[in-house]
Amino acid sequence: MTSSTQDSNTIFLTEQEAERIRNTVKTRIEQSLARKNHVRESRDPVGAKQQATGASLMADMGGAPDPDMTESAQTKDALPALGVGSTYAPCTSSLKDLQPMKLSELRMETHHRGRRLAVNRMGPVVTLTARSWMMVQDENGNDAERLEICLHKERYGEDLLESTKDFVIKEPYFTLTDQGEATIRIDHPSDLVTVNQEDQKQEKHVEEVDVVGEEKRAKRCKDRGNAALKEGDLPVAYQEYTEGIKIASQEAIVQANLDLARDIHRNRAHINLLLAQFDEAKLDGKASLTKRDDQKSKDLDSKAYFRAGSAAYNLAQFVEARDLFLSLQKLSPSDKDANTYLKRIQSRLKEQQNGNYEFKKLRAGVSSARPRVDAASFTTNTEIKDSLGRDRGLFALHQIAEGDLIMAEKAFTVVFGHEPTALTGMTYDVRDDLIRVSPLGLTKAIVQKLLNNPSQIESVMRSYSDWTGTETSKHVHTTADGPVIDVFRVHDIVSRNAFGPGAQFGEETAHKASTGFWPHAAYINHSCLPNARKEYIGDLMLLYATRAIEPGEEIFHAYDENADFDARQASLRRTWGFECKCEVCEAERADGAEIRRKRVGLVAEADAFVEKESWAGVKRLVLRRAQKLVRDIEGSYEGERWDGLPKKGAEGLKVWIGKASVRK
Ligand SMILES: C[S@@+](CC[C@H](N)C(=O)[O-])C[C@H]1O[C@@H](n2cnc3c(N)ncnc32)[C@H](O)[C@@H]1O
Repeated sequence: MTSSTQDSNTIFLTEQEAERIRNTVKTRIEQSLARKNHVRESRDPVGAKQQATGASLMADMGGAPDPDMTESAQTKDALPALGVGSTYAPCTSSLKDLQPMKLSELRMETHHRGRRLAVNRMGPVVTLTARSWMMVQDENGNDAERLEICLHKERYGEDLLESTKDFVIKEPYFTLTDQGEATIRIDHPSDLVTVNQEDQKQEKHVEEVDVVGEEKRAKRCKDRGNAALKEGDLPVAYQEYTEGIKIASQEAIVQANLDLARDIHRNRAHINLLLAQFDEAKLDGKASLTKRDDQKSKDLDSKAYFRAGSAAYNLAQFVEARDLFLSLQKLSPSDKDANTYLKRIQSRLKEQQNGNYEFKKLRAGVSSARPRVDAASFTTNTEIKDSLGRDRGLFALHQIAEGDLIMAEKAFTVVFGHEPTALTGMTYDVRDDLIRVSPLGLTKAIVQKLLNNPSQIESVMRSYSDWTGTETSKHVHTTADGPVIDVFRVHDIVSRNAFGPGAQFGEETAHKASTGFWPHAAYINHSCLPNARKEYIGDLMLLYATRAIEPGEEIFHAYDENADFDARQASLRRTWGFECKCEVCEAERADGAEIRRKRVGLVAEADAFVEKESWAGVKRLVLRRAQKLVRDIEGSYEGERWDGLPKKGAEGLKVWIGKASVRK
């Protein structure tokens, strides 16, 4: 995260608490490695079920301590603490290409690559803040195992574990919990596939399709889906429609009743819009088109165009959205919604092409209840290119005058501090032995959005990340079973690319800080001598030129604005993993520790002075002291290396002097 969310918001852990987190993670790794490849010990199913039932009751009553939680020293608020950095790639094969295995074949501290394990849940799910777990058994039924899923357990708007009983785990990872108990552990949500038992039964009879019976079955799914929608039960409506589409899309049913699948696709498009699954909503809308000329078909197609168009709009695919709404307008020229949408699209296209925003209206429209703006991103002034020593960076394509808008970007995702999804955690990274504050709520929201909209995976995964995945997993974003999301990559992308959009809607605490991810702006590198500054309107990031920028020049903003060189370097190293070598940092480095220490002391004195002394009617002596302090600070920047560079630290004092009037 950028310093803007961290400066005033640092979360302190006591030494003991930090040590406890470190030890827990290290011990877990040591113990599981020591038992690597050990044969699994079977569990008594009755005892296992009782254990889950007891733990679930305790968790529901708030009675059992959540083993992942830790307390910060300052506020005594409880935060989840997680070990990170023990990365592994998600499974990139489809279920059908994996070989089945049994619980008894699990080996400790092993990723069972190329294998799949079918299990069903016994007893309840124990829901904890960062991890949830349950007991499962395989088809033999005389054995049981613990299955734990970390953070990402929502799908189709509901809790994946609670809503289903039958699962297949792709390439199961068998390891220990932080408390030393054996467990199957799932980090990547795509490694857990839910199974519909009806499906399995049906698949056995694919050869002899009973057309009349199947048509009836699909219609029943559709009716049940409609009823669930009426009740507001979107997950059930989604499941029923999906099942109905599957049945109605069989060749024999399509031959007999082509419109049945179309009708269900049209209905599911609506559910998908409500579930923010825009990729599928768009496909559903298009799949339901009849393209016939009778009025009833035209009305149905209008609905389909509307749903597909809204989905495209939400995916910021404004040209496609315009075409879809124009098709709708052709069928229903007086459709008011189409005309409203077309006007909105026109505005978005203008914003996208020229950065033509109605800022006043946008500012007036945001509030804590509506913190996200209806706006497009404007990125055509810039391009992404290699930046020497900094991997990639953002560069100006044209001349940009001082004060002009360089780019504007609507966030891929923002979690605002006041929203229920905000969740801050402490992560201990085994790769660099550091404990950090981590916006777990943002990571969760990004993973969720990618699961819902797999077309976005590639552009998000291009961002800088310490863990890049394996050669295969880097490029495989989907299998026959759905999207593949590497959550470790998302976590590392968040660590190095998230910004804080500031406290726009009232005060924030470190435990509930607003954070977001802007994929284009994520390419902007840091400089302590930046040529750009950021502003936010809700989730829209605006980047302005702080001086004239030439075509081809790299754009920089300051990740950390701390005037103290050593503190700034430490923060850049810790949060961003690099050492700044900009001209200012090189000059400060050349100054040496002694001069820097003296300067930090003088700046602190100046800050304290401004804080303490009133500028109204000051004594001449006091004014002289202020003037001397300014001279001392500026004088500490000695030598040619400082020519043309800003001599920072006395700004506040200079403003104070400007206002001061001497007492007569
Ligand atoms: C938000 S990303 C910036 C874009 C990144 N360079 C890329 O290739 O995607 C932040 C990461 O860029 C690198 N970076 C940013 N500013 C840098 C600088 N001044 N010097 C060296 N590396 C820098 C660091 O690896 C940092 O963690």
